[in-house]
Amino acid sequence: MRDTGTEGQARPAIRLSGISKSFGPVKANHDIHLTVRKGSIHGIVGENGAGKSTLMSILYGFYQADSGTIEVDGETVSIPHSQAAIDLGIGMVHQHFMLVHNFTVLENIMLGAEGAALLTGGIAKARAELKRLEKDYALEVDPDAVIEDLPVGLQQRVEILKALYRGADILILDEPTGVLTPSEADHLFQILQRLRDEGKTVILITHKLREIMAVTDMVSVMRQGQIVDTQLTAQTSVEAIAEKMVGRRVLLRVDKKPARPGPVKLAIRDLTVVDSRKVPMVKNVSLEVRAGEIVGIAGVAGNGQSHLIETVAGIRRPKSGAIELNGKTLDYDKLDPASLRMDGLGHVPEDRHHMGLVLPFEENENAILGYHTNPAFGKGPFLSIDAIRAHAKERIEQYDIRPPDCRLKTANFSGGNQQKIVLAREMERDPDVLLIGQPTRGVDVGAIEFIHRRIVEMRDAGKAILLVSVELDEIRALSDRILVMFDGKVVGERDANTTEAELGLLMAGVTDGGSHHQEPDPAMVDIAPGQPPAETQIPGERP
Ligand SMILES: Nc1ncnc2c1ncn2[C@@H]1O[C@H](COP(=O)(O)OP(=O)(O)OP(=O)(O)O)[C@@H](O)[C@H]1O
Repeated sequence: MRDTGTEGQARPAIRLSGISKSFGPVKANHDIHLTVRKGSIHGIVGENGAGKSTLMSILYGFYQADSGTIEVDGETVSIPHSQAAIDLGIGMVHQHFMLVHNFTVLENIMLGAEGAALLTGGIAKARAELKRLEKDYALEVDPDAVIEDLPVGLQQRVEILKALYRGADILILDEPTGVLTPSEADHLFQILQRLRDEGKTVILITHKLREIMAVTDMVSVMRQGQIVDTQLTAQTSVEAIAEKMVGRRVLLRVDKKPARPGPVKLAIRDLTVVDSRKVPMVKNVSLEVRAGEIVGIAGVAGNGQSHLIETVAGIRRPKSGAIELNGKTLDYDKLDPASLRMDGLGHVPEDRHHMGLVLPFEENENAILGYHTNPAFGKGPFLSIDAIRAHAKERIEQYDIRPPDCRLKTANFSGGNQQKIVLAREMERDPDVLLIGQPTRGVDVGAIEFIHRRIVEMRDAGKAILLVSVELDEIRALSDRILVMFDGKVVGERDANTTEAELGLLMAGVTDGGSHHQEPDPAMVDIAPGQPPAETQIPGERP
């Protein structure tokens, strides 16, 4: 399809013409035409597997297009590797940061550009240049701080500074807010707007359509390897974008009847969990989840939610306290995740790469991971390849996993499709209790609609569901009861009608009496009592 949205502008920052790229039979990009205006923020949205990351990887020199041309600033160029992209003024901020953890900010920024730095005056000059960039773009960060001591929001800032230090005029960000707190995300958007105002060009890939509405000037929609629409953001809407992405109307709200809770299925009593340095991460937490209800845990990442569900899932050992599953107290010294699964506990881990999947395995193998001893998949030590593949094909169809190839290595599926592989495995084993961490991270709107509907169906079928998500929209849409965790403790319980502002205050440690429960998370200090959290100020799909 021709890209008409930005025709007529002299020397755009980027012009892609007829870009195609296949991986075996999969046409990841097919005859892409895209023009990105200089000095604009250009959003790219699309279903999981639509080809967004592939296109950006071509622009950044990770992949070579099979055909087509790339123009940067009016010149036709070839980008055989990332250094060529950097030389052309293109910078990329990756989803998984590429920083050396035990190096300082300054060392990371100079890394790879040391030669140039030494030629032009050494470390002192690099430090001065870093200071200038920080000041010009409001990207303050201590140059001598060690990366591993910085919160993710600041690490991302270092990535941006690194690209600017290398002279980037065009900055590509691939799902930059997936790991950020709402206020960190808000700060990032201010930085992007500032970069744009200074004449830089920003390409932003995100699944969060309200971010698109809030910060972009133009938005392009990708579908099945093609650009199907490019528009001025001001002239479109979340609903229209969602429909173009998926090819049908998408229900952006969760439709559910009031819960009818039954007996307690999961009980956590006075649970305390410490991390590897013996620092308490979960402090004396007690909670219950009944059959037929969804209990959501809201909280800024790092306040104990992950440790809590990983402990219940048998991945971590509790320091003290008790956990009951189906009325039976579990002996966590003897249990492991596999035996807990047999006892009726399903777990969708927050980190699909490290805990949910073995990336070099084929899709059909990951689809039974942890359940491979089930008699349906073989007898004794012998697995039935036919049964395993037939099972995988069924799940691929049910969860619309693309490409529909159960022999493909899991590493070669797009991020959102990898998430669907984990969800399909854990949700369809019919657990009594399901622990779900960040169910829709990196997942497109159409798939979110499906996943949310499936979670509600499971609740209505009498399952007990404990949900952890940093997305307040998701917590509020799905939960029958909401618990807020701050500093390892449950600091409040609310029903689904609670406002986002109220949850935001609890998440920042401001408890019922208006007092701070403890020192708030530094990432959240800009939420003052009586004011909505920064996130609620983003216009978009929410009322
Ligand atoms: N190295 C590879 N080998 C084989 N197939 C690949 C490879 N990289 C990507 N693909 C396939 O190309 C298609 C496009 O993937 P891509 O990662 O570009 O999608 P995306 O739009 O970024 O998706 P998501 O929103 O889920 O991140 C997918 O079908 C994916 O499985």
